[in-house]
Order: sequence, then structure tokens, then C-alpha cells
Amino acid sequence: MLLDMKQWKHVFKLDPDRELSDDQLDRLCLSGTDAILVGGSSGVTYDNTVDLLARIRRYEVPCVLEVSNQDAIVPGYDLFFIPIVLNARDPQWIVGHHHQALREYGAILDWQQVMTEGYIMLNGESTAALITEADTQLDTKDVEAYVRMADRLFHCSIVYLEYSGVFGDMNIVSRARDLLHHSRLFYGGGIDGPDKAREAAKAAHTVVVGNVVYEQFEQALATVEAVKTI
Ligand SMILES: CC(C)=CCC/C(C)=C/CC/C(C)=C/CC/C(C)=C/CC/C(C)=C/CC/C(C)=C/CC/C(C)=C/COP(=O)(O)OP(=O)(O)O
Ligand SMILES: O=P(O)(O)OC[C@@H](O)CO
Ligand SMILES: [Mg+2]
Repeated sequence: MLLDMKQWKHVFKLDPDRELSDDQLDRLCLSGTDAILVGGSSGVTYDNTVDLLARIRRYEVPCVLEVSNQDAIVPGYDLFFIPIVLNARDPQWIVGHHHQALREYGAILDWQQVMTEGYIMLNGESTAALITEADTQLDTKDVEAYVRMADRLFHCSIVYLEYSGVFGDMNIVSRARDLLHHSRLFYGGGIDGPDKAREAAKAAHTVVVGNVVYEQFEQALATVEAVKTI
């Protein structure tokens, strides 16, 4: 299956470590979202990642694994997104884990299935920012520099502005999108319903809806139509 990630406007991020009923998963997969991204920053294991893949595979929706843990690299996903946390203070999250994973999988990888995500962590209180020891005290020029780094120097498929848990500054998001030449801009963080989804979709290429799936399910579902009707 050849997937054109460049067309995606809306993505649900599902956490293998959190509960969803079959009925909820059915509604998410048939919602019209462009893809399901499987990932989380803690509690992700091989078993729960296989399990969620098997459940999503009943549907036609593209299914992507965002690799956050080398022990939970599961074959069978359509694509693999590899985060590179540009503002991590600990280089393990920029190249270290990647180096280890490529020692194991580098020779057998289907590179057409692999896409890099240049992450810029912007909420210092999120689990992912804490784990990666990200420097989130960034001004606009700092963010712009990271955006150019991901796009122009590293040619990342995706630049990911990550506000996980809080809604971000849409001026920064749209400025970032305007700087890009090669990468697609993903925005994630604090989208709690259709209004914020619409706002974020005006600023980024693709919006990622995560926690609200587990907190206010109907609001999460409503984000799809909001984004698609812009
Ligand atoms: C045959 C076969 C198995 C093929 C596949 C092989 C393949 C694809 C190999 C990959 C090779 C490779 C280079 C892998 C990278 C390995 C790795 C572990 C890299 C590190 C990734 C990284 C920087 C993780 C840090 C944390 C992070 C950025 C997670 C991303 C997801 C995220 C931010 C989730 C939000 O999580 P949530 O739980 O919602 O947390 P909050 O509390 O913040 O909301
Ligand atoms: O969980 P939320 O805050 O929606 O963020 C989505 C995603 O960017 C998390 O990696
Ligand atoms: Mg989360």
C-alpha cells in the first residue's frame, strides 16, 4: 500500500497503554480520519503495540507506528515514524536510541516505510518533554531555527510541533508552516474538540488528536469533521 502522508489533515494518536472499547475503536477507524498513529511516551510494550495493531487492522484506515521504545518495534504497520527530539538535552533522544535500533534493524529495513519526525517539544510539563529533558524555554527565533534545521538540514518528512497536553500558540505554528520547503507540519497538543481542531488545522498541515479520545470521546470524534470541512 502506498500512502501519501502529504494529503493527511487529521490523525488520531492512540496510546497502546490506554483502554478503548471495540465500539470506540470502530467509530474512530470509520470516522474519516486520515490515519491512526499508534504511540505514547510511557508504558508502550511489544504486546500492547501488537494488540492495538491487530484491532486496527480490521479497518482500512492507514495505521502508523510512532516508535518510542526499541522493545516495541512491531512489524506489520503501514509506516514507521521515527521521532528525533531536536531540543532534547540528552542526545539519546536525538541519535542514541536510533543508533542502537539501526544496529539491529538497519540492514532489513524497508526505507520507504520509514519517515523521520523532527520533534520540537514546547510543553515542558509533558511526559515526553520530561523524559527527553527537552529545553522548552524557546523564543520564536529558537523555534524557527529548529524548524529550518528539521526541514532544510535534516530533510525530515515531518516537523512536529509538540505541545502535548496544552493548546499551543497558533501564531508560532502558522509561522513554522510558512517556513517549510520539504517537510510537512504536524501540530499536536490540547485539541479538546472541534473549535481548537479547526484553529490548529488552519495553522498546520496535519493536526494530531490524542488525549481527548480518552477523556471526551464524542468531542474527539467531532474533530474529524471540523478539520475536513475547512
Ligand atoms: C522488520 C521491522 C520490525 C521493521 C521496522 C523497523 C524499524 C521501523 C526500525 C526503526 C529504526 C529506528 C531508527 C528506531 C528509533 C528507535 C527509538 C526508540 C528512537 C527514540 C524515539 C524518541 C525520541 C522517543 C522519545 C519520546 C517521544 C518523542 C515519543 C513520541 C510520542 C509522543 C510524544 C507521545 C505523547 O505521549 P503521551 O503518552 O501522550 O504523553 P504525554 O503525557 O506527554 O501526553
Ligand atoms: O494528547 P494531545 O494533547 O492531544 O496531543 C497529541 C499529540 O501531539 C501527543 O503526542
Ligand atoms: Mg498523551
